[in-house]
Amino acid sequence: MDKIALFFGPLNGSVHHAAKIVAQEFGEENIDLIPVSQASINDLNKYGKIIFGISTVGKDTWDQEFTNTDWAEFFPVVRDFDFSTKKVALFGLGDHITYAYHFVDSMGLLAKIILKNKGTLIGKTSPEGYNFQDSEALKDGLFLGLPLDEDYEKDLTPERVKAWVAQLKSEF
Ligand SMILES: Cc1cc2nc3c(=O)[nH]c(=O)nc-3n(C[C@H](O)[C@H](O)[C@H](O)COP(=O)(O)O)c2cc1C
Repeated sequence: MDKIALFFGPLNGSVHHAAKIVAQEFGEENIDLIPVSQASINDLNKYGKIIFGISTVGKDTWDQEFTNTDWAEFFPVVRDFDFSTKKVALFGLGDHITYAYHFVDSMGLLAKIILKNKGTLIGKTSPEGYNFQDSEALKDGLFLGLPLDEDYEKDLTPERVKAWVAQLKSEF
Protein backbone atom coordinates (compact mmCIF):
# COMPACT_ATOMS: atom_id res chain seq x y z
CA MET A 1 0.00 0.00 0.00
CA ASP A 2 1.29 3.50 -0.87
CA LYS A 3 1.83 5.55 2.23
CA ILE A 4 -0.93 7.90 3.32
CA ALA A 5 -0.21 11.47 4.45
CA LEU A 6 -2.31 12.66 7.37
CA PHE A 7 -2.10 16.44 7.64
CA PHE A 8 -3.52 17.66 10.92
CA GLY A 9 -3.74 20.77 13.04
CA PRO A 10 -3.63 22.11 15.64
CA LEU A 11 -1.01 20.23 17.63
CA ASN A 12 -1.66 18.76 21.08
CA GLY A 13 -5.47 18.99 21.12
CA SER A 14 -8.38 16.82 20.10
CA VAL A 15 -7.44 16.80 16.41
CA HIS A 16 -3.98 15.52 17.30
CA HIS A 17 -5.48 12.87 19.57
CA ALA A 18 -7.84 11.71 16.82
CA ALA A 19 -5.00 11.72 14.27
CA LYS A 20 -3.08 9.25 16.44
CA ILE A 21 -6.10 6.94 16.65
CA VAL A 22 -6.52 7.06 12.85
CA ALA A 23 -2.82 6.22 12.44
CA GLN A 24 -3.09 3.29 14.86
CA GLU A 25 -6.06 1.91 12.93
CA PHE A 26 -4.21 2.04 9.62
CA GLY A 27 -1.02 0.71 11.20
CA GLU A 28 1.56 3.38 11.91
CA GLU A 29 3.91 2.08 9.20
CA ASN A 30 1.29 2.92 6.56
CA ILE A 31 0.81 6.56 7.41
CA ASP A 32 2.89 9.73 7.87
CA LEU A 33 1.52 12.19 10.44
CA ILE A 34 2.34 15.73 9.33
CA PRO A 35 1.41 18.75 11.50
CA VAL A 36 0.04 21.47 9.20
CA SER A 37 2.23 23.99 11.00
CA GLN A 38 5.23 22.20 9.44
CA ALA A 39 3.66 21.14 6.11
CA SER A 40 4.57 22.46 2.66
CA ILE A 41 3.44 22.07 -0.94
CA ASN A 42 6.19 19.44 -1.40
CA ASP A 43 4.39 17.24 1.11
CA LEU A 44 1.13 17.53 -0.84
CA ASN A 45 2.94 16.70 -4.10
CA LYS A 46 4.56 13.60 -2.60
CA TYR A 47 1.40 11.66 -1.70
CA GLY A 48 -1.56 10.38 -3.70
CA LYS A 49 -3.54 9.41 -0.60
CA ILE A 50 -4.27 12.26 1.74
CA ILE A 51 -6.22 12.72 4.99
CA PHE A 52 -6.86 16.12 6.56
CA GLY A 53 -7.77 16.54 10.23
CA ILE A 54 -9.16 19.90 11.31
CA SER A 55 -11.23 21.38 14.14
CA THR A 56 -13.85 24.10 13.94
CA VAL A 57 -13.10 26.98 16.25
CA GLY A 58 -15.70 29.41 15.02
CA LYS A 59 -16.79 30.90 11.74
CA ASP A 60 -14.95 34.12 12.50
CA THR A 61 -11.70 32.24 12.56
CA TRP A 62 -12.44 30.62 9.23
CA ASP A 63 -13.34 33.96 7.65
CA GLN A 64 -9.99 35.29 8.74
CA GLU A 65 -8.41 32.28 7.07
CA PHE A 66 -6.92 30.94 10.29
CA THR A 67 -4.57 33.86 10.84
CA ASN A 68 -3.99 32.81 14.44
CA THR A 69 -3.93 29.05 14.12
CA ASP A 70 -1.66 26.24 12.97
CA TRP A 71 -3.54 26.34 9.64
CA ALA A 72 -2.54 29.95 8.90
CA GLU A 73 0.28 29.22 6.47
CA PHE A 74 -0.83 25.89 5.06
CA PHE A 75 -4.43 26.85 4.31
CA PRO A 76 -3.56 29.14 1.34
CA VAL A 77 -1.40 26.31 -0.08
CA VAL A 78 -4.34 23.88 0.10
CA ARG A 79 -6.75 26.48 -1.28
CA ASP A 80 -4.62 26.89 -4.43
CA PHE A 81 -3.54 23.26 -4.89
CA ASP A 82 -4.68 21.07 -7.80
CA PHE A 83 -5.99 17.86 -6.21
CA SER A 84 -6.93 16.15 -9.49
CA THR A 85 -4.51 13.25 -8.98
CA LYS A 86 -5.34 12.84 -5.28
CA LYS A 87 -7.74 10.84 -3.18
CA VAL A 88 -8.65 12.85 -0.10
CA ALA A 89 -10.50 12.08 3.13
CA LEU A 90 -11.23 14.41 6.04
CA PHE A 91 -12.11 14.17 9.69
CA GLY A 92 -13.34 17.11 11.69
CA LEU A 93 -13.47 17.84 15.41
CA GLY A 94 -16.44 19.77 16.73
CA ASP A 95 -18.91 20.19 19.56
CA HIS A 96 -22.46 19.22 18.67
CA ILE A 97 -24.02 20.76 21.82
CA THR A 98 -22.52 24.25 22.08
CA TYR A 99 -22.20 24.78 18.33
CA ALA A 100 -25.18 22.79 17.08
CA TYR A 101 -25.75 25.15 14.13
CA HIS A 102 -22.12 25.11 13.00
CA PHE A 103 -21.19 21.52 13.74
CA VAL A 104 -17.79 20.68 12.18
CA ASP A 105 -18.22 23.54 9.68
CA SER A 106 -14.49 23.79 8.97
CA MET A 107 -14.36 20.19 7.75
CA GLY A 108 -17.13 21.03 5.28
CA LEU A 109 -15.49 24.21 4.06
CA LEU A 110 -12.21 22.38 3.55
CA ALA A 111 -13.95 19.48 1.78
CA LYS A 112 -15.64 21.90 -0.62
CA ILE A 113 -12.26 23.42 -1.49
CA ILE A 114 -10.88 19.94 -2.25
CA LEU A 115 -13.88 19.23 -4.51
CA LYS A 116 -13.56 22.59 -6.26
CA ASN A 117 -9.88 21.83 -6.84
CA LYS A 118 -10.82 18.52 -8.51
CA GLY A 119 -9.88 16.12 -5.72
CA THR A 120 -11.59 12.74 -5.35
CA LEU A 121 -13.29 12.96 -1.98
CA ILE A 122 -13.64 9.67 -0.12
CA GLY A 123 -14.73 8.74 3.40
CA LYS A 124 -18.14 10.39 3.40
CA THR A 125 -20.34 9.28 6.31
CA SER A 126 -23.99 9.10 7.31
CA PRO A 127 -25.32 11.71 9.76
CA GLU A 128 -27.27 8.94 11.50
CA GLY A 129 -26.29 8.79 15.16
CA TYR A 130 -25.28 12.47 15.32
CA ASN A 131 -27.40 15.19 16.97
CA PHE A 132 -26.93 18.68 15.56
CA GLN A 133 -28.97 21.40 13.84
CA ASP A 134 -26.87 22.38 10.85
CA SER A 135 -23.45 21.89 9.34
CA GLU A 136 -21.43 23.15 6.39
CA ALA A 137 -20.12 19.61 6.21
CA LEU A 138 -23.42 18.14 4.99
CA LYS A 139 -23.97 17.65 1.27
CA ASP A 140 -26.62 15.52 -0.43
CA GLY A 141 -27.52 13.92 2.91
CA LEU A 142 -23.98 12.87 3.84
CA PHE A 143 -21.15 14.32 5.87
CA LEU A 144 -18.17 15.10 3.62
CA GLY A 145 -15.90 13.34 6.11
CA LEU A 146 -15.94 11.94 9.62
CA PRO A 147 -17.23 14.23 12.40
CA LEU A 148 -15.80 13.59 15.86
CA ASP A 149 -16.86 15.24 19.12
CA GLU A 150 -14.27 14.84 21.85
CA ASP A 151 -16.12 17.35 24.06
CA TYR A 152 -19.40 15.46 24.45
CA GLU A 153 -19.03 12.09 22.72
CA LYS A 154 -15.48 11.09 23.51
CA ASP A 155 -16.55 7.49 24.13
CA LEU A 156 -17.74 7.16 20.53
CA THR A 157 -14.48 8.27 18.91
CA PRO A 158 -12.67 4.89 18.84
CA GLU A 159 -15.57 3.04 17.20
CA ARG A 160 -16.28 5.89 14.77
CA VAL A 161 -12.64 5.97 13.71
CA LYS A 162 -12.46 2.18 13.43
CA ALA A 163 -15.47 2.01 11.10
CA TRP A 164 -14.23 4.95 9.05
CA VAL A 165 -10.73 3.54 8.58
CA ALA A 166 -12.26 0.24 7.42
CA GLN A 167 -14.27 2.25 4.88
CA LEU A 168 -11.18 4.20 3.76
CA LYS A 169 -9.17 1.02 3.28
CA SER A 170 -11.61 0.00 0.55
CA GLU A 171 -11.96 3.50 -0.92
CA PHE A 172 -8.27 4.54 -1.14
C1 LIG B 1 -13.80 29.46 20.42
C2 LIG B 1 -14.32 28.12 19.99
C3 LIG B 1 -15.21 28.06 18.93
C4 LIG B 1 -15.72 26.81 18.50
N1 LIG B 1 -16.59 26.77 17.45
C5 LIG B 1 -17.08 25.58 17.03
C6 LIG B 1 -17.99 25.53 15.94
O1 LIG B 1 -18.35 26.54 15.33
N2 LIG B 1 -18.44 24.29 15.55
C7 LIG B 1 -18.07 23.14 16.20
O2 LIG B 1 -18.53 22.07 15.81
N3 LIG B 1 -17.20 23.17 17.24
C8 LIG B 1 -16.70 24.36 17.67
N4 LIG B 1 -15.81 24.38 18.72
C9 LIG B 1 -15.43 23.12 19.41
C10 LIG B 1 -14.07 22.58 18.96
O3 LIG B 1 -14.06 22.29 17.57
C11 LIG B 1 -13.73 21.31 19.73
O4 LIG B 1 -13.56 21.62 21.08
C12 LIG B 1 -12.53 20.56 19.21
O5 LIG B 1 -12.42 19.32 19.87
C13 LIG B 1 -11.23 21.34 19.34
O6 LIG B 1 -10.18 20.57 18.84
P1 LIG B 1 -8.65 21.10 18.91
O7 LIG B 1 -8.37 21.28 20.38
O8 LIG B 1 -7.79 20.05 18.31
O9 LIG B 1 -8.62 22.41 18.14
C14 LIG B 1 -15.32 25.61 19.16
C15 LIG B 1 -14.41 25.69 20.22
C16 LIG B 1 -13.92 26.91 20.64
C17 LIG B 1 -12.95 26.96 21.80
